[in-house]
Amino acid sequence: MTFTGAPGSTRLWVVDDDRTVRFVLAEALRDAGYAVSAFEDPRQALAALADGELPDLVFTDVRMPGMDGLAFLDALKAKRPELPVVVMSAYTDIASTAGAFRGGAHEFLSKPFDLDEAVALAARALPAAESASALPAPEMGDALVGETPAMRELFRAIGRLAQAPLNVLITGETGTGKELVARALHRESPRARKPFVALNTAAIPAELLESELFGHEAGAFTGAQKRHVGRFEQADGGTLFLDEIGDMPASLQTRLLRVLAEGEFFRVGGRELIKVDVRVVAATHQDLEAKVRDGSFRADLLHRLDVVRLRLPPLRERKGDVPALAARFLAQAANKFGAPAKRFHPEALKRLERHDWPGNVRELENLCWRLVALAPGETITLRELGSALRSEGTTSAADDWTRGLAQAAREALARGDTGLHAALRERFDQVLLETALEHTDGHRQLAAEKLGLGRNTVTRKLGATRRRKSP
Ligand SMILES: Nc1ncnc2c1ncn2[C@@H]1O[C@H](COP(=O)(O)OP(=O)(O)OP(=O)(O)O)[C@@H](O)[C@H]1O
Repeated sequence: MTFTGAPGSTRLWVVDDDRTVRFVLAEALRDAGYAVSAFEDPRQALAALADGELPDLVFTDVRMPGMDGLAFLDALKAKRPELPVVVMSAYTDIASTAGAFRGGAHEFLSKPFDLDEAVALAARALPAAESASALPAPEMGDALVGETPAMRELFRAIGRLAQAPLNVLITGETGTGKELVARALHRESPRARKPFVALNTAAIPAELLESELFGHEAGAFTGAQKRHVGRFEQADGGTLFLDEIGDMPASLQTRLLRVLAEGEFFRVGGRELIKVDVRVVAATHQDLEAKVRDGSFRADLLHRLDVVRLRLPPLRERKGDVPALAARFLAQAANKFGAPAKRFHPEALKRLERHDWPGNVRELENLCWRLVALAPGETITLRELGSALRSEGTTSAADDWTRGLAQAAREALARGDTGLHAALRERFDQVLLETALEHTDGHRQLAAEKLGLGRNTVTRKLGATRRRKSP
């Protein structure tokens, strides 16, 4: 069962023993701005009610192994007679169950149902003042948007996998939503009430990573004044999300492998054996098989993390999701700025669908936020979009090369290379010179002027790179 959502927003419960229905329906309702809790067993829902949690609307299945939907409805109505309930049932069962529910249930939903229909039903069944459109701050931060077959397939996989205590490896280009998927796996799992702890392996200096993961005792190393509880311990009972796992230094890969195999470890400088129960969800945008082949990633660690693999398609392979994602981000941004909601002109929407999205969903999200801040009117025109996309293009190319440089440096450092500065600088010079020469059709003097260098410097640098290239 899961709990998300801001207190005070409209809270919906979904009770169904079918994981897929539970997940897909809960996501659609979250998407519409509701706070949703999902229960696989009606008795869990009744326990939450006894704990003082109050839903505004309940969706329930009829045939469930622990307690049947009719008995559940009776128990609900005994406590909350005014509570609206939507009963979901296989089409063939509707006639037989309808009589039994008469006087109790508000609405029926025959399975299989259309998600839009379910969301519309929720809006109808809720008291008018609480319908989704009237929500002041929709709880939509964590819900995954996606209607394309690829995303629906992914949602079904999340529903199936969430219950299994297996390690999962999420692959996908940067910005495709890997962290959001990891959060959904946690939220839908029996661990949902325990912590979700995220660690970006690439963002932490290698020498600190070990103590970040496993903690340290006071005095374990210079600067360690106090005991520090590591992410593994923080995530006990819950989920540890290891982002950019491909960047983990070799020595730590070995340690992580051991901890995953044994489920226990010592803090850095510690003597006490710490035992934890953690589900690890790892993510990467890199080709880990290639890293295994070139020796920079351990094959046995890959096997342990990669029990199940979820691939997140890049946005260019699911452009059908662009309009819904854009609408979500525009609404979120408007909400945050307290500004009126904006929408794209149909021509601008078409342009969005033509774009290739190298930065994936994150690029679309950033673009929408910028447009909400900058575009004057309520409708974003093709021209406004065009100039925002152009400036996005320059920043992302500029970001890309520095990111690529950082990555090259990281890999070289992890390999133990020395003399990095000279090697990378030479590569930098070479790329710059070749590009300038290409621009000036091979005219050295002109290329030197464009770059702000003397002609001799250009000749010398070219000579150096050519010499190095020839065997
Ligand atoms: N399907 C989706 N629905 C709604 N929002 C999404 C979706 N996918 C991604 N986002 C949003 O896009 C942004 C990037 O997503 P996220 O951080 O999960 O990507 P990532 O693949 O983990 O990126 P990186 O590899 O760079 O860490 C986040 O703000 C996230 O909320």
